[in-house]
Amino acid sequence: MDKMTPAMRQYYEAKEKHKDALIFFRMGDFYESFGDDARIIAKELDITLTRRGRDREGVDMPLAGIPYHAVDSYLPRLIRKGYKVAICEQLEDPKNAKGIVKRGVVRVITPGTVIDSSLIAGEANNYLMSISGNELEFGLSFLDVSTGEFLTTQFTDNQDYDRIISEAARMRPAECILPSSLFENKKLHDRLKDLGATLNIFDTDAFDPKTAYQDLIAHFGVMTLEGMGCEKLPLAISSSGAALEYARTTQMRDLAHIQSIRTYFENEFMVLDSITLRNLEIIQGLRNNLRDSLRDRSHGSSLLEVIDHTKTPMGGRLLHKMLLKPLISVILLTERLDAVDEIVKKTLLRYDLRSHLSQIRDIERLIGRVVYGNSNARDLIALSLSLAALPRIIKATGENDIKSGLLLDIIQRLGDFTDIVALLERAIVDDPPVSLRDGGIIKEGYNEKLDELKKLSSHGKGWIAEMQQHERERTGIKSLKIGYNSVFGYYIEVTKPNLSQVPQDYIRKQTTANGERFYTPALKEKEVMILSADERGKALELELFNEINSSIASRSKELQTTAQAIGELDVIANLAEVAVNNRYTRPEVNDNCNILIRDGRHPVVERSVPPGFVPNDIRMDCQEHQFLLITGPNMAGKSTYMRQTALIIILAQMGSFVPASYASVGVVDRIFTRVGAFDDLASGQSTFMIEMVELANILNNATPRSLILLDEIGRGTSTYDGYSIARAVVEFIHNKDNAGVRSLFATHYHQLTATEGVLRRVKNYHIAVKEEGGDLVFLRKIVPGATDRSYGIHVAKLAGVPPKVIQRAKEILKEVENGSAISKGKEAKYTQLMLFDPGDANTNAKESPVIEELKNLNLDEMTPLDALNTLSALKRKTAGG
Ligand SMILES: Nc1ncnc2c1ncn2[C@@H]1O[C@H](COP(=O)(O)OP(=O)(O)OP(=O)(O)O)[C@@H](O)[C@H]1O
Repeated sequence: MDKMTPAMRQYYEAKEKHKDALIFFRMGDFYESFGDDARIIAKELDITLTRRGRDREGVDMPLAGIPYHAVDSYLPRLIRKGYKVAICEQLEDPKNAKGIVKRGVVRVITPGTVIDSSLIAGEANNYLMSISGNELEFGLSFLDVSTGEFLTTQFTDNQDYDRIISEAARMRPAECILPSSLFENKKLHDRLKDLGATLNIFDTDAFDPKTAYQDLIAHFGVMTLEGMGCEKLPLAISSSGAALEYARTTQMRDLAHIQSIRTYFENEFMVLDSITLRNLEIIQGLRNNLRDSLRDRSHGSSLLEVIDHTKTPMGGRLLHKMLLKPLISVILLTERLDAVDEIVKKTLLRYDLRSHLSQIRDIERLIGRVVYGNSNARDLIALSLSLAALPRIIKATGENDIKSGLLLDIIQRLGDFTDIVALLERAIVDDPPVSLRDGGIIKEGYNEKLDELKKLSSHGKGWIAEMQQHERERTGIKSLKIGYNSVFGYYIEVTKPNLSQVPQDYIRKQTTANGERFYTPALKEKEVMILSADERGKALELELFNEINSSIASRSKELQTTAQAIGELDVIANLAEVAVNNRYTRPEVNDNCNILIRDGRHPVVERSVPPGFVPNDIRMDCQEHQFLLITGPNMAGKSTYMRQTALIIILAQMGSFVPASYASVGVVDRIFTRVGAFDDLASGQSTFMIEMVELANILNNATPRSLILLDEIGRGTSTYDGYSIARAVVEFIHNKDNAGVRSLFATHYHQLTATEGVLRRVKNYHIAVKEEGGDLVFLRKIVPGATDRSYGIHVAKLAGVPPKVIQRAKEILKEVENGSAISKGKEAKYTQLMLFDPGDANTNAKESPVIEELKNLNLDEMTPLDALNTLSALKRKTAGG
């Protein structure tokens, strides 16, 4: 006999259509799943598997259920693991001829198409990435269904797909869809997988540029995509069309809140590839495991953490994007810096703006829910409170005579929604319930009919309270109670000891463990009236709510423009606040080749170094200071110095003030980094191999406007091989394209410093230390010239390596130094540059007695002959005579 329930049969029907999804059925207050899906769900969510009925083969059917109220915590766990989840609910046509409730899939949730913000962890963007391409030409699109943001680009890539990967690393999509031809490309597939995104094949006509084009213009209601910048980019169009189609087929709706695409080009922004993002700890500190961290939205001790004090989710998301995409255009940067500068200077305005902004919730996502039709009354209250803050923001700026063109433009984009705020204040109660089904949402006075129904119901309830009192008096049963439940309606409850006092006109309804339940015809009559008023009231509330929701949805475009403007304002006010709190200064940005930083600090390290961070200067240009070789003992601060330079440049190019007393930045088109300590052992490649792959990428792709940071090259092989490679790299970068690339190279190969003087644009610097009573004191100050000692053994001692080992290492070092020239840096030639005052450095480098004597000479009192004799004597001294 077939023991399958209708729901189980519907499960098989749904599974047929959505083979790759886990199917969930809404059954009253539970979401239930059957069969193999139930097994997977029970295992992944660690919940108990039960059995109900039989499956098609007559075997007991496994069943896993989660309570409706816990869906928000359970579903994201499945989605984050990369599962697709299909939700089946009661369909519009509620019952068929046999009276069976019809259920079907109403939406499919995939990692990249989560529209319901309660299912997304945190406030960061949740992107679906779509890739289309042929040969080495690609189109990429990023769609955030929860906010309606839609971006696209098209470019030519190399054989390693570095640009695709670098875009993916920046945007961190939750899911990526590709046509099967690309999905089967092993190299691309593996590199995308490494970033932690869920990859799915989407093999449809949607990728066909013509279909995609028609689809997009129909969706946006436009004649051409010219205005969105991608009319002539067939691959951008094909990836966008596919992304939209995928979102629509999973969500099974029109997605009207996705209202335009923004086309961007790589050359608008500084390129920060995934390796550089990681090495410079821009979004995440390196303490987090990289693989996990792509899915984990916490930021550790990163640059983002230091500068993100935004007040709104829109601001937070925008700041994140701006940090990943520093600008190249000096004009745009100057505009941004002017805006930040103005808010830095206007302290009261800054304070006011930030306090008004803190009232504003996630308008972008609220609009998504409103348009999508899954908002609740609390969402509308949140929207009302947010929109009510807008006039206060406009007033504050109006009173402050704003000069910045960018700020004026942002303020102009803030819409007027006083009518929506007034409507919501009139219509929705202050603290509404989450569920729309139980009523209690609409305020008294908003709708006459609803007020009447509520009056009827409350009169009825008052009548019942009076009846209870009256019946107690009539029967003499003090404990008599009139109760209600959804199955039996209203009843008079009498406990066992009092049953003998029950009057004749009571009609028995139900027997319970403690007594009996009765009703009377009069009670029944009131019950019908109350229940009907309640039901009609709830239905009317829902209707009114939907009306209000639709009227807000019709303004979604304006609301989205406002939400974006709020994000921009928040970011500017935030950067101004950070500048003031962290003592940052306004950088100069220009198109020349110079980088001049005075008293630069590492924005992250400076917060954690007791007793204080030692600021340092840097000067780079395309003439004599293009390639800076940085030597110095282990732990001296070489890496910190190089990274702080890159971070200051990134901050300047995102339009932020910077941690320095002065900075002038000739814009950089790309920052490359090669840092040794964080190699990815899990990838199965040797440390040295990874180093060389990364190096190859740098040498092949750096342009004369790039900045390269090399932290020790060639460490993973023999000293001689390593040194040879390092030296060849210095020569190559120095001569690249006959112009060279601005580079910082930290090294313990002291003999490399001999390249200064040989290669015109190379300069030596080192980080000063001094020895005190056999101990090493780190001065953290960069000074011109090279050093020839690494003090590795001192650092080993500081680290607690056993004294016996330290002693033996010292003996061996002595032997090696006597026997080999390579570790002594004998070729080193030190040219002192006077960019910095060596006195500042407080080094222990003793001045030579010859210089001392020279300084003490009083030329005014010397005859020319005296001077000549003294010079000859000094010369003899320098020759060791
Ligand atoms: N300018 C500075 N002021 C204060 N402390 C600093 C400064 N620079 C670096 N430090 C501290 O010194 C530590 C070591 O710095 P860093 O890693 O840059 O040294 P390194 O020279 O690159 O070392 P190694 O050669 O062993 O890689 C940092 O973690 C930081 O705590």
